[in-house]
Amino acid sequence: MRWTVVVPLKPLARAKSRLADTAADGLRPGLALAFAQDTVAAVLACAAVLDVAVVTDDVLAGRELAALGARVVPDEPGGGLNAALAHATAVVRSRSPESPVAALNADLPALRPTELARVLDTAAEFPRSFLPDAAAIGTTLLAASPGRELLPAFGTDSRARHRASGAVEIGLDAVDSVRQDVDTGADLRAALALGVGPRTAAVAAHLLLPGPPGR
Ligand SMILES: Nc1nc2c(ncn2[C@@H]2O[C@H](COP(=O)(O)OP(=O)(O)OP(=O)(O)O)[C@@H](O)[C@H]2O)c(=O)[nH]1
Ligand SMILES: C=C(OP(=O)(O)O)C(=O)O
Repeated sequence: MRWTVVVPLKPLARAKSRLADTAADGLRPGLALAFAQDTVAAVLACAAVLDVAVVTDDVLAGRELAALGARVVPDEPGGGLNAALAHATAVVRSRSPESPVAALNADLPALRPTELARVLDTAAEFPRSFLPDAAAIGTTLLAASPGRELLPAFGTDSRARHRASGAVEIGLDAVDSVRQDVDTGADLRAALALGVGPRTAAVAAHLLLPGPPGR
């Protein structure tokens, strides 16, 4: 089974606000774009993936991610993350009703295609499933097998809400790169330690990142 992966991306000028301490206003949009480019490039390189749909209203990001090979779906609802994901899933399914669909955050710059393949192969065993983020509070991936609705509930405490919605929690070991979303400076350091893609590495080289606490 090969998946359609839906990647949501909010307008770059508003993205990654929690990284304000780490990246100045002038650098943050470029950093958010680099995260999305490295994420989408890794998804497209994954053997378990058929195609990628990026749902965004950002013109520059849409152009750059289309150049990598993603399809761009306009964020027509304009009603936030879950509305964007439900809309993109409906667009994907209107063309291919039987496609398995997985939503994946755009802030996974350390993503490795082989680890994503293991997660998606596991997701194929369940009607709906999800992968908790590295902090074990949120969600980085939510998957729906053919014929199942995605029913996205991303946002605060989404791990608990996805579990309560009946989605099966994927408990695989050694899929850190699929779980390591980057919301804070500490997350960015953790992603750099795992090894990020080339676009994120280039932008991060311009940031003054403090070392781990206690050094
Ligand atoms: N298309 C779309 N994507 C969104 C929207 N809100 C958030 N996203 C994306 O959903 C994922 C998680 O988003 P958030 O954690 O809410 O936002 P963020 O920009 O990553 O970080 P913060 O600004 O620090 O909250 C990221 O890939 C975002 O770009 C939205 O309204 N529309
Ligand atoms: C939207 C989510 O991600 P983030 O950690 O980026 O807020 C989430 O975990 O549901």
